[in-house]
Amino acid sequence: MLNDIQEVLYDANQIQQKVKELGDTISQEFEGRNPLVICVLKGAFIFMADLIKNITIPLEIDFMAVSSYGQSTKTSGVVKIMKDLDAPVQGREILIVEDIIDSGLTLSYLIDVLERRNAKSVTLVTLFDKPAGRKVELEADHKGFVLPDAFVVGYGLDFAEKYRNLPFIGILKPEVYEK
Ligand SMILES: O=P(O)(O)OC[C@H]1O[C@H](OP(=O)(O)OP(=O)(O)O)[C@H](O)[C@@H]1O
Ligand code: HPA
Ligand SMILES: [Mg+2]
Repeated sequence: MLNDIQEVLYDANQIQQKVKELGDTISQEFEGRNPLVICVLKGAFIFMADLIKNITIPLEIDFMAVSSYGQSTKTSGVVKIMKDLDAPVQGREILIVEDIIDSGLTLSYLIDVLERRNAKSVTLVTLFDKPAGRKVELEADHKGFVLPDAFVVGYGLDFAEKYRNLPFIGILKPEVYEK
C-alpha cells in the first residue's frame, strides 16, 4: 500500500495538531447551541471521530452517506444519497463534517438538502480543501489544510475504496489509477 504513495503531505501528528485547533475553535463557536454534527460518510469517518473528541461542549451526531466518485479519480457530477440522516434537522444548528472539498458538488448539494429541510443554520468544517478542483463556488467556514491539485488518499480518503486506513494524507501515484 505504501508503495503506491508518491508523497506524504501531512503526517499523523500534523493532522492531530490541526484537528485539535479546529476542535477548540468549534467548541467556542457552538457554546450553548447544542449542534447536530453530521458526518459525511464514508470519507469523513476518521476526521469525525477525532474531531468530536476535541470538542468540549454538548453535541449530537448523525451520519449521511453520499457518493459521487465511485471507482474514479474524477467526480461523476451526480451526488447520490446512499444513507440518509436518522432524525429531522428542522430548527437545528448543523455542523457538517467533511474530509475534503474538491469540486464542491457534494457539499453544495448537501447544504441545499439541509436548507430545504429548514435547518436553523449550516456551518461547514473540512479537514482538506483542494481549491483548484472547484466546479461550483463554495468556501468552508473552517478548514484544516489547503492541498495541491493532485489526487490524495489516506485518513479516510480512498481510491476505489482502498487506502482509507493510512494514518497520513498523501498523493497517490498516477500510475495506480492510470493503468
Ligand atoms: O467536492 P467534491 O468534488 O464533491 O468531492 C468531495 C467528496 O468526494 C469524496 O466522497 P466520495 O463521493 O468519493 O464518497 P466516499 O466519501 O464514500 O469516498 C469525499 O469524501 C467528499 O465527500
Ligand atoms: N482523494 C480522494 N477522494 C476525493 C478526492 C481526492 O483527492 N477528491 C474528492 N474526493
Ligand atoms: Mg471516495
